[in-house]
Amino acid sequence: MQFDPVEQAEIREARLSMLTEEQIAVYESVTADLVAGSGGLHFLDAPAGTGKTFLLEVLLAFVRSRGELALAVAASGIAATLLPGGQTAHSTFKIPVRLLRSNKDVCAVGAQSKQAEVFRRVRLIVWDEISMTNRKDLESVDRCLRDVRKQDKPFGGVTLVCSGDFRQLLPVVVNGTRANSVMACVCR
Ligand SMILES: Nc1ncnc2c1ncn2[C@@H]1O[C@H](COP(=O)(O)OP(=O)(O)OP(=O)(O)O)[C@@H](O)[C@H]1O
Repeated sequence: MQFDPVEQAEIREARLSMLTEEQIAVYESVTADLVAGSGGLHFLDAPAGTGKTFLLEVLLAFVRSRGELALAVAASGIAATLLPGGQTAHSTFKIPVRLLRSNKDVCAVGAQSKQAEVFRRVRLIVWDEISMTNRKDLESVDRCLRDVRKQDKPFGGVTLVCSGDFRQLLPVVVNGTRANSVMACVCR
């Protein structure tokens, strides 16, 4: 999906003036990594309605206003629709759909594919509903990005912002107990 940098700059400026102090602190930390090109992992854990999605939208607009590529993903289709250009993580990263995940699962992205080219260009990934994401899926994406981008750094050196609320839903584990869901979480 193409975004008009001028329009994105307008969105960024309009929203920037509305950010709370806490949102500004996160915005500054993430954009510092983006400007430095240093990668970086950021984790946003806050209760429902505190403005996580609002902040993700500003971060996406920041990158897109620079004419650069930012991907927005979420664990569910519904949450993905709330992010501009959002898609499910499974669709974007071609994460294998399995009932039993393994440490060796790989994303179905060929080195010469269009998606691999997107992964080589991407500067920012925002991943919403991270509390519902199975950690093995996140690990598959980490392996895929390191491989495609030929950089042995977390997520191949892409700046990643995970956002979620562990007071809400945890990953679904088929026939699993609550303990299994907790074990499947990105954060235990
Ligand atoms: N700084 C802000 N200025 C104005 N409105 C804001 C700001 N931050 C958030 N909002 C508004 O507050 C409401 C809730 O914000 P948002 O949906 O981003 O929360 P959330 O933390 O993502 O919630 P959930 O965890 O349920 O997805 C939205 O209507 C959003 O537009």
